[in-house]
Amino acid sequence: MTAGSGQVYVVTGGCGFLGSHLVRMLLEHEKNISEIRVFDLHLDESLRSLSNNRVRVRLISGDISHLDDVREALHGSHLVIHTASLVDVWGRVPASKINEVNVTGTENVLQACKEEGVQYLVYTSSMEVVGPNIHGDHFYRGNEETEYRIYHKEPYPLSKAKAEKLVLEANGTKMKGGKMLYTCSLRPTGIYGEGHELMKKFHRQGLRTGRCMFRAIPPAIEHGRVYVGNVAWMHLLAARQLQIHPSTLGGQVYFCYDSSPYKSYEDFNMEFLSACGFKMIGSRPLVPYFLLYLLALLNTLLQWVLHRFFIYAPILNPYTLAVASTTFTVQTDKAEKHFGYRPLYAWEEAKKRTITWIKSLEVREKDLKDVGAKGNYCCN
Ligand SMILES: NC(=O)C1=CN([C@@H]2O[C@H](COP(=O)(O)OP(=O)(O)OC[C@H]3O[C@@H](n4cnc5c(N)ncnc54)[C@H](O)[C@@H]3O)[C@@H](O)[C@H]2O)C=CC1
Ligand SMILES: C[C@@H](CO)CCC[C@@H](C)[C@H]1CC[C@H]2[C@@H]3[C@H](O)CC4=CC(=O)CC[C@]4(C)[C@H]3CC[C@]12C
Repeated sequence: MTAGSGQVYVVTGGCGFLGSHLVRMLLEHEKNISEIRVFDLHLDESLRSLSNNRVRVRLISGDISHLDDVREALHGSHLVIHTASLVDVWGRVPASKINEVNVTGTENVLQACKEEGVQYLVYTSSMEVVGPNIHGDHFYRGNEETEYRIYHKEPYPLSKAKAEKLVLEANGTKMKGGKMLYTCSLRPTGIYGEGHELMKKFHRQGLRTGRCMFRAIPPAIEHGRVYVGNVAWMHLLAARQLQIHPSTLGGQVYFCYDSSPYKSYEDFNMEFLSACGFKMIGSRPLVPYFLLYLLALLNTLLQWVLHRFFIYAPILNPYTLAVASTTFTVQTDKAEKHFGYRPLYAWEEAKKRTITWIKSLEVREKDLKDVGAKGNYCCN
């Protein structure tokens, strides 16, 4: 296929953790495309060099909450994978901003699809549109049909739920020229893998405490996790099959899953960190839940007191504690049944890749320290 004869895909948020894996996945495994438009507020110029003689990677700087930016990016495209989002459960950004990006941004993508005649939209939703809720209702090995007491108060899950509803309701919309808009929504559980910012934070925290991690969550609390490469693979397959079987995938939601083991959030992270010399202190939580909750409340108070001076957004707050302390795991094969999804990466491969990446962080940290030390020496 010569460049230019294939389809044009748009990946919103394509410079992010999932987005950048998705761009690479499309380049490697999607033969029907000639251009990938990477639409993002913060461009990663390194993605531009991924262009090859078959597929052009075109970086487009823009704000998803500005309709004109989105309309321009989608003009002449064939399909949109919409992953752009403000992923914040720590109070880093105001609720209004989260809503502006995650809900208004999604409205803009849908509006632009209709105006530009883009027929296919795959939306990156989240497990959070379901739960866990803050009442501690466990979601144990659930699927897309499992009844659950959904209760949202936090801006992020609220925004993802509103956006997903808009996307699903838009499925089947008639567009100019008699074309139809087809949409589907993918719900990843906690994504891990190369480039995961939160893992970097846990790693840095552990380095500061002599590679010791202190258990805070009971080991019996399972949290669903899925490798970023498999999430990207599922998006690619959903995008491909939505075009071939729109009546099957259109208007559907799919949890993203693979063979990653069911473990507590902390124990799952230790699958990687223990290979880097870290150890978990305590076979059960070192402090009682009420003390953790008081600490979480104190963090919220400090965030409020300090917010005029700087953004204090520690990992632990009442919401993240509630989520971490409530089982949420999925067991489903809906994506396999509907569009033949099977994980591209087995657990052992996903684990190996993630460990290799974490070890590369250590090399980088050491190099920075060495440069710092040399730098200090030179300045003495
Ligand atoms: N990280 C996780 O564990 C999970 C993430 N998700 C979803 O996956 C998607 C990707 O998440 P991550 O890769 O983790 O986040 P990320 O923060 O690494 O990537 C999001 C991207 O969106 C871009 N973006 C933010 N605001 C924008 C705006 N106004 N205009 C244009 N681009 C904008 C950011 O620059 C970033 O590149 C999101 O939709 C998120 O809700 C779902 C489940 C779990
Ligand atoms: C109590 C702490 C001591 O170690 C552990 C804190 C862990 C939490 C920061 C994480 C536990 C569960 C995570 C969330 C979950 O994976 C679902 C998510 C889906 C998304 O769409 C975005 C991220 C997140 C909300 C994720 C955020 C971090 C946790 C709360």
